[in-house]
Amino acid sequence: MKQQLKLALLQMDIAVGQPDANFAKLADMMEEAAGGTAKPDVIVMPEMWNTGYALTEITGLADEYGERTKAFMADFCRKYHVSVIAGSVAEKRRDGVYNTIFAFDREGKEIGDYSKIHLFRLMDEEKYLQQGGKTGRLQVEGVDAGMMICYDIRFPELARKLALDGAKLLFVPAEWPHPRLHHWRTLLTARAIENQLFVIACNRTGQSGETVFFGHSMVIDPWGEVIAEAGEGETIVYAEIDLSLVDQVRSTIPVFDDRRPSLY
Ligand SMILES: NC(=O)CCC(=O)C(=O)O
Repeated sequence: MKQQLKLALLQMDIAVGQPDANFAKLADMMEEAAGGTAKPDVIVMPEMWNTGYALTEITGLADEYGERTKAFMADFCRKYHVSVIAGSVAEKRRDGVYNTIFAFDREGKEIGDYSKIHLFRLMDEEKYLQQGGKTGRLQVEGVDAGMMICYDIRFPELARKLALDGAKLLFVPAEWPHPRLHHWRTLLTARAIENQLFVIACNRTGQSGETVFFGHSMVIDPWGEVIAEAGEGETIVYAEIDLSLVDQVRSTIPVFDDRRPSLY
């Protein structure tokens, strides 16, 4: 298992309902991240980056079984020798459209997927999207990790389940807008502190209709310290994390040994 991981979070603006434009933009940002001097081990993307919340036309726009996303990411990972937490994307299956993360290793092999299990009514997700049916576990660069998507961070029991299953990293692609910046920062920090793991959260930026997305992609360590945080504009956030901090924090305050699940 690696002890140090270099991360790049692509805080992109998303052209709503324009997958071709979004693939082109994402490809540029990925090349900038992977081809530059930072040499990230893992690249992370925001939620629904292929379509944005074009929900009324989502069936026609969504990526059929994620095939386009998968082919693009597998090629890219092989070419640049980098792992990728690819979004999520709108993914079309036989029974409807899912909000799905696909993850790939340096050889371009798919190493995990997760479809959002809590749909966000305030943005009408439940009217147009299907709920996922399993939690998101994977190993990235040999490190146990979990995946959640945006609204999922309001459900502490999901993060706790992933931590109990071994996660030391929690990836959170998002499209989280104003006026809830305080919720975003507080909930992400709480998930990191209570589960004593790294939270790596990539939010979109830009505006869609009246909705303004504030970016503020963040990397938070298991002690709750913010290692990196973007502003509101389109940018790439780079961070390096030291995984030994997980065991260090867990042995300093042994929350997992002190739990009393028989009482609650
Ligand atoms: N895309 C989302 O799930 C948004 C969640 C959100 O904004 C929230 O406040 O929760």
